[in-house]
Amino acid sequence: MILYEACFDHKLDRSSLIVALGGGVVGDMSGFVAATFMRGIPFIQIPTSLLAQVDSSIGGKVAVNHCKGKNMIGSFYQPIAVFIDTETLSTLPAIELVTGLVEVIKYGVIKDAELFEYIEKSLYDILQLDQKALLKIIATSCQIKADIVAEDEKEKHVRAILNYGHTIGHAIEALTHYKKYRHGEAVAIGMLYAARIAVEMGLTGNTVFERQLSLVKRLGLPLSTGLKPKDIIQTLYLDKKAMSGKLRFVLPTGIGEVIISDQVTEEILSRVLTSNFV
Ligand SMILES: O=C(O)C(=O)C[C@@H](O)[C@H](O)[C@H](O)COP(=O)(O)O
Repeated sequence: MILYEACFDHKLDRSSLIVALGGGVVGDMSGFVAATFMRGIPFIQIPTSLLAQVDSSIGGKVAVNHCKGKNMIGSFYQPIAVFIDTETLSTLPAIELVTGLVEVIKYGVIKDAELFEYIEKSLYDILQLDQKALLKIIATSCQIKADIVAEDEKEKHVRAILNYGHTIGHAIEALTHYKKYRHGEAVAIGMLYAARIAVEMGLTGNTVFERQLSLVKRLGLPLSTGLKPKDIIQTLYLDKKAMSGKLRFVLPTGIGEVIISDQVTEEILSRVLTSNFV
């Protein structure tokens, strides 16, 4: 409510402009306030974290978390502009760079095998903030997301693939009260589980899982949560992709291609969620 009070205090009206200068949370919250104050006032995104530059500042999803689920209170509300300056990454804590890179890896799995291979080969340069490497991964990520959102802004079909790793990732975040895992840490674990589910279902070979596991290990990200599989499964039914009580997962059929499946059974989930990745 503090942000709405600020809108009143600064006498904002529908000709005003909200500037979201910051990371993913700043962008999501500012966008949600812009979407709802006076039923909508203009806003722009100036993302300063890698996660925000490659993902959350693009596509118009704005939301806040609820104790029952991630991003459960929100809207689709497009910024009038997004300004990305990679110089802002020079002061980004290393862990935030690493966790933002998980979303870039996601784009590689869902759409772009060449991007995935580039990350595998250029990980050192990326983590050293080599400008050429950053520009490549950010521009490629933004283009992939913009193309998908242009085709399906309100996530009626193909946009759901952008949620790869988020089905279980969001459950992990909600079950740990958004305090224990950064978004990218939870999504990385979610991607590994999704890849393992795909292998279990015969949708792809183990290499697709192993290559993602190798990158997650090289990034030093957590590989386990200690959460009970039954608690994760129960939380999955609040996922926004679920329909008529059926879970829907984004599953890889290869590096660079995924499907959306409602055929993942609780039996497969229990088996995969009890497995470990070490
Ligand atoms: O923009 C999208 O669509 C995505 O799914 C991108 C995700 O990486 C992002 O974290 C998004 O906020 C999650 O969407 P949600 O609808 O599951 O909250």
